[in-house]
Amino acid sequence: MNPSIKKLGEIAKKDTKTIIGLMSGTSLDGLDIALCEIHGAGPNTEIELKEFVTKPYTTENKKRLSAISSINETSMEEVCLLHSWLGNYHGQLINEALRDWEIAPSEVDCIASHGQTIYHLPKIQHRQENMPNATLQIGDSDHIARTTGILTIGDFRQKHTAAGGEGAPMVSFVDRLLYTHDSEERILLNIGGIANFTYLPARNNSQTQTITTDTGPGNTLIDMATRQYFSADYDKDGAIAKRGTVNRKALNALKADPYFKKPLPKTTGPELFNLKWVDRLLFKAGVADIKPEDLISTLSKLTAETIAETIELVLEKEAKPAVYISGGGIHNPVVRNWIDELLPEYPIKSFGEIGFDPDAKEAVLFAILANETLSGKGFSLDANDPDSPTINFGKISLPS
Ligand SMILES: Nc1ncnc2c1ncn2[C@@H]1O[C@H](COP(=O)(O)OP(=O)(O)OP(=O)(O)O)[C@@H](O)[C@H]1O
Ligand SMILES: CC(=O)N[C@H]1[C@@H]2OC[C@@H](O2)[C@@H](O)[C@@H]1O[C@H](C)C(=O)O
Repeated sequence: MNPSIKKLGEIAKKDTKTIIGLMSGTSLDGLDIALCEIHGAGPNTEIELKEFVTKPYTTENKKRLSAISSINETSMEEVCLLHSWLGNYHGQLINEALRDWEIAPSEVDCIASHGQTIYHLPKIQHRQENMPNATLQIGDSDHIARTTGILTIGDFRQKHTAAGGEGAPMVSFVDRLLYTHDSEERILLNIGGIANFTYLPARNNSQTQTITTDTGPGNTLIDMATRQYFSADYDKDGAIAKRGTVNRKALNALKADPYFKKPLPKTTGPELFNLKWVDRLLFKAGVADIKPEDLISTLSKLTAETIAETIELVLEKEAKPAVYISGGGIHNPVVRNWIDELLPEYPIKSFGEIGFDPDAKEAVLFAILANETLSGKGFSLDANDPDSPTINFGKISLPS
């Protein structure tokens, strides 16, 4: 037997594994690295987050990545180059983190890498009847495995599209596995570049179905507008939004986009939600002359209202679930307060109360998906359909 396959088998048999989960999200702020100790698999999975860091991208690297992310026209040369380069770069950032934590690569069983989404194209976006849902992540896992010497599993979204899904949100598989509660109804809301949530009915509630969906923009439009008009990466602590005023006419023009009326579940990305989209709709509505701080305020309100309205759409019922928030948006007090105001009957809490550091949630998600691929039984594609196929996510890259 190939010794690398033998080692893979030995890792898969371990009761407790050390897995590094990686996420590089739409905000392009850097690489989230979560060192996890994962015990068991399936419903018996137990997770301990040992270390977490976001290794920020240099300004130059950020620029290069954002120039090919969600952009309709780029060069094949750049995509080809960055696919290999990013895998290598991520490998170097992991090596750096391991040195900082004084952990030898040999102590890590596996790396679970999301890569960088450079284009996300569900059917609702491309609208070509005979073409599948499609999504593309770069940062090749063979390069990570070679740079670190650690077994790497990557490219998690393809199996989902291959099975008919949109390739996102993947978080629901783990939310269901780890955070379904016996009696508490829960919504796990992540406010990253794009916002999404999973509704988890309590186990004692057999009536209701699990639902998972993107809601629309999270931080992405706020970040883009802050970069454009205030030369800063994001609206730190919502300071600019606080100075501005929401322009209702502009907000209504943005909310009139058909995406917000499309049936659930649905996914999206900055291919749709970008500054060109904002400019076009504001121009059409005759509010293109909006003051920059009012625009930031309006975009923050757009995030809060579309999150709240999508949640309300799903949950037209008496008992209001507890909402546990994760993702960078949790640090924006303006968005946070508006969500509180818009959902007054829902107890709104930090994901930290039932899990771990809310900034680490997506990176940990990929560690758990990898653990399941190695040692579990896989995930049911549709939690609400007992006959739906079981699938395992990710491709395996051996270091040798
Ligand atoms: N102090 C803060 N004030 C306001 N916003 C903040 C603050 N800290 C973080 N953010 C927001 O969080 C963003 C980063 O969030 P996160 O890391 O969850 O995004 P991501 O992982 O790239 O997104 P996605 O989930 O879409 O992949 C920043 O770009 C910024 O918009
Ligand atoms: C295609 C893609 O990269 N989607 C991301 C993005 O960032 C947030 C939201 O849009 C979410 O649907 C997804 O990531 C998380 C980790 C997910 O799949 O659950």
